[in-house]
Amino acid sequence: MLETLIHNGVIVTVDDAFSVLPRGALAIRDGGIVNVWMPAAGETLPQARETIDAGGALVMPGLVNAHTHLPMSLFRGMADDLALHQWLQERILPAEQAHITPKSVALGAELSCAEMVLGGVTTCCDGYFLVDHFAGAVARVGMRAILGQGVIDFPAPGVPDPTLNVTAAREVVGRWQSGTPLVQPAIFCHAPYTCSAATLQAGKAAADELGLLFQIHVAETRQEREDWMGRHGQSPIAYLDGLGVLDGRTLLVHAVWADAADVAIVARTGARVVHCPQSNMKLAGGVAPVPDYLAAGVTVALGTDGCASNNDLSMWGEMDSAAKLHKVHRGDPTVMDAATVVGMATVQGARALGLDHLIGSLTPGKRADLIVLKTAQPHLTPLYHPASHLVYAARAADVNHVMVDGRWIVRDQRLLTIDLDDLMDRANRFARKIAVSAPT
Ligand SMILES: CSC[C@H]1O[C@@H](n2cnc3c(O)ncnc32)[C@H](O)[C@@H]1O
Ligand SMILES: [Zn+2]
Repeated sequence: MLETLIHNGVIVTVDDAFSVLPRGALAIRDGGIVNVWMPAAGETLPQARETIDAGGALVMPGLVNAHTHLPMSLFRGMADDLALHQWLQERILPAEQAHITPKSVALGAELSCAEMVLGGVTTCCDGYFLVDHFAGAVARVGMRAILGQGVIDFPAPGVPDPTLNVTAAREVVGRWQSGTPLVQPAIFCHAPYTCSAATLQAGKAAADELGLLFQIHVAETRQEREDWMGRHGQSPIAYLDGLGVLDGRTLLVHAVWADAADVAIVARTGARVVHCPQSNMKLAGGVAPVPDYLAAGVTVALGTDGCASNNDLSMWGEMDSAAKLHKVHRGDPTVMDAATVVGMATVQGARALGLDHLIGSLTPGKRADLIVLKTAQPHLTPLYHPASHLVYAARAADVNHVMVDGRWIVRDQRLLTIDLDDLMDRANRFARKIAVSAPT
């Protein structure tokens, strides 16, 4: 017997092509998708424990937010309108030194996950410190996640001795207990300018031995690139290539200041790129050469970055920004069409994380990570092209139901897994402590 049958939906599979099944049906058993089809007129639908008439709503794969810093929701709106260097060195790192604890990371992560799942994100890929202290909170909310333990050559929360940073990351992975296979660890070396060559190679070696994803911020600002050219005579991406840390299990976050040679390196090594357009705009980092990466065959995912540089975790805003930013930058409205951008937020995101055998499209054999959007609303009426609405008109508040691994975690816009009011109370109480010590 099927667990769930959804029918009469506009099903956007985001499979090989951008396929749409108007009045389509989707069947779920044991948490997996077993069939996606267009029932013939008068066809008798299979029995299921739960049958949902989508009533013409859009049904699509859950969104993949490929770059977050979950605990940073507690710093939302604390340090706006600054360039990256000042934002990080003068505001964010001191706030992290003062306020990041095992308890606060769990609180911030839970808040971020709640925001994301209510907005249709079913998978995220994170990088922060003390990740083992918030894996349980992520699991409680019910989403799928890869949590990269941060590695940096400075004292960091939970790792006061930087000489032990990679050792500590290995220990975090060794004692990993998220309580669910949906939440897995990774290694996140912060950036080439905060990790020595030895740290980067040791971090990548640990990730390889443990079979994990290796993540890094790179080439985020013009200053980073210019400093690197001055100090090393090569770009940050060429430098990482020289260290041998680029391959198909490496996620390059931002990769904004990349020339044609850098794009060719990324394509040759198979490293993946996470594009964070809103964070790059807000911190005035620059515009990543995403059309060039795509033309070179690089897998490009989309991410929001953390809440202190965005300042929300909406992949709808991120899709809209990604589509428009490159059009104005290139002076060409045909670049980054809507279907391409939906792909980046779903199947390409899954591919970047090495999860495309499991998620990213509504394909029989994959896990049932999906969302249902409420389309009977003025701003989504009429509906000609689903991709257009998903990128240029839909927003997080349109997400009605969310399923992860066959389990509903949001129904009728209500989060089923945790007490949201209690969570927001706890976050507000925490913020009162921050407000007295942080500059505004
Ligand atoms: C190990 S990653 C966590 C570390 O990264 C900081 N961070 C957040 N966003 C950015 C960014 O866009 N560039 C560089 N560093 C960033 C965060 O505050 C943590 O300290
Ligand atoms: Zn980041």
